[in-house]
Amino acid sequence: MELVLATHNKGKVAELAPLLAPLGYHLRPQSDFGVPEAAETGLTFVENALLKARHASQHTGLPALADDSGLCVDALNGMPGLHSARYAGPGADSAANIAKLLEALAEVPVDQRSAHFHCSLVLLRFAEDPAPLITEGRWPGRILKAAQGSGGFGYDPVFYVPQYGCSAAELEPALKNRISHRGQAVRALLERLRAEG
Ligand SMILES: O=P(O)(O)OP(=O)(O)OP(=O)(O)OC[C@H]1O[C@@H](n2cnc3c(O)ncnc32)[C@H](O)[C@@H]1O
Ligand SMILES: [Mg+2]
Repeated sequence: MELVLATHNKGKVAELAPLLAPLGYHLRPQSDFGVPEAAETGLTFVENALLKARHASQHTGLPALADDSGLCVDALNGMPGLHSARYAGPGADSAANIAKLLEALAEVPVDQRSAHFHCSLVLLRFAEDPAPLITEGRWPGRILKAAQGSGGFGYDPVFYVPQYGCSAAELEPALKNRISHRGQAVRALLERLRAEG
């Protein structure tokens, strides 16, 4: 059975693949089917995840899983949040987004740099599934003053993980998956699927 990963983000695909392995699906990134990027016009993570999953599923006629996620910084009233991927402008890369974030927090002291990653996951078990499975994950930490490490993707180099004393980009991929917002959301999804039999 095939499952389309409704994302164009290779970092997400790399993290989702081992997390979803227990499902036994043949995972196919949406690029395999030439699915264009969906318009993320929702006002919440869950709305955007639904839009992306539905878009990929309609395109392929297959089950689809979407992840909408972002970094919410308390000192910035939750920004970049929903706009994390394009914080520094349309098509911005991670380096530009990180530079803008560090600039916005330049005067903010260490004890006021708390933040969390949020992930909403949506699984359409078949095309046109009217009852999608929806789960969430939340990963607290704080924003460093400068980037550290080269693993992961997105804002990982500036996301400090207190219990390990390093940035998310310095965690082994398997360890990031054990504790991250995405790992939490996928495990919740697996539990729901198990419970439903
Ligand atoms: O929409 P898709 O195609 O899935 O890919 P995207 O990168 O645009 O994904 P989102 O719209 O969900 O935006 C989420 C952004 O939040 C950031 N982000 C999410 N999860 C992250 C993680 O685990 N580590 C670092 N940054 C993350 C990263 O900048 C993402 O681009
Ligand atoms: Mg996106």
